Amino acid sequence: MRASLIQFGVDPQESVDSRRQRAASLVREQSGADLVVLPELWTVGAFAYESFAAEAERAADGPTHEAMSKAARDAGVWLHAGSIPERGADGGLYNTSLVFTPEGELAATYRKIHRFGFDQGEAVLMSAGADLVTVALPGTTLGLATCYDLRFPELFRGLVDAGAQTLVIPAGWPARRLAHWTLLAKARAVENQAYVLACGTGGSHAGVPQAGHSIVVDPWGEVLAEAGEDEEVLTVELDEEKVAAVREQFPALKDRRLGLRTPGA
Ligand SMILES: O=C(O)CCC(=O)C(=O)O
Repeated sequence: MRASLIQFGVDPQESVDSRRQRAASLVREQSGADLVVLPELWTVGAFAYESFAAEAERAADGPTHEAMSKAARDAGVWLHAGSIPERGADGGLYNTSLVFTPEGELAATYRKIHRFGFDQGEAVLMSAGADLVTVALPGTTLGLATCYDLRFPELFRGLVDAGAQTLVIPAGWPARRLAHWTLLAKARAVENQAYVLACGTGGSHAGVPQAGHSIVVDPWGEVLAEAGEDEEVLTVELDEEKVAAVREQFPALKDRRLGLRTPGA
């Protein structure tokens, strides 16, 4: 299975419409891939808080849905179209990922569960998702997470328990914590014996320089590919048998001890 991660460069001077068109052309160029991945909030920039409400769209029929559905169909690829600021039917704003089939159908949406910013930014502007999401592709099952979610291992264990073999993490990760990004991506791959496809942005959002360094880690923890800081497409071959092989050869997941006693309980 061939996967292409589009580390999209978010330039504050570029309009949202132009970003959509450019992302769609980049997806079309990946027609030899089986799966294409875009990063978090690439239409606006993950730190452009003032644009979240202004550029919010519906997941099922907004302009990004339309452009990405067509791009997936034209390229004939599964497309994890990264995330958009979504205006939910309940009126709330969500950081929502969209996954399309090669026919351009919306296969899944995932609303980011852990909002970033502590008591500011996304954490106050957006509502939190509550549902784990997996997507069955021919040859692998994707488990979906977004950026700050990478810091919460229990989310990934939940995805693995739900059958995930390939963990896909679109992000807009700040450059100053690049060391955490790389370390956590490797840790999530090793502890879950799963592929990690972590796709970030290049450039700078609202004055926050982006880490880039999109990374693909295999279920044994080997880095298969890693990008630099600027816009770049990473293309890697994933061995569909490798997750099962690693889990069988080194069956650590079977040794989990659930329900441990807490002190004093
Ligand atoms: O956890 C981090 O260091 C960065 C998270 C982040 O930037 C985000 O979730 O948008």
